[in-house]
Amino acid sequence: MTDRLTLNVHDLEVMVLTGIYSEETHLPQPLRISLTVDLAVPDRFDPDTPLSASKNYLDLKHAATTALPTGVHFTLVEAVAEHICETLFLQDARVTRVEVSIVKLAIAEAGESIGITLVRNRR
Ligand SMILES: Nc1nc2c(c(=O)[nH]1)N=C([C@H](O)[C@@H](O)CO)CN2
Repeated sequence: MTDRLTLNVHDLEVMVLTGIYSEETHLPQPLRISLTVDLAVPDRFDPDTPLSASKNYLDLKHAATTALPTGVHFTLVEAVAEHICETLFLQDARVTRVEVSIVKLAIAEAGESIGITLVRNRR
């Protein structure tokens, strides 16, 4: 079986301008974003292996926060997830797969989680 390294960042709360209804087109709203990124992995991680042999998990946080454009309205949360996937694939050729889950916090009525998960493999 192929070896793989998976990096995770879960439960980032990010304000994003998104939504299909007119009241959602003017003000950013809170999304809970979680990411899983698969990476081609070296043969071995020794005690002195530098970070350059892996990927900084803070790069995932950047893709889901500061790398999202503030002036763009994303009609669907799927498009938010797509932007995050593209950022990660462009950032690092070793990224083979990205999974992004997004929960739209403002629509929960009794603590439920409503949202999407997008999985993209490098093409
Ligand atoms: N698959 C999706 N379904 C829905 C979305 C979405 O982005 N992707 N968005 C909405 C509305 O914006 C809703 O969240 C507002 O209350 C509905 N369904």
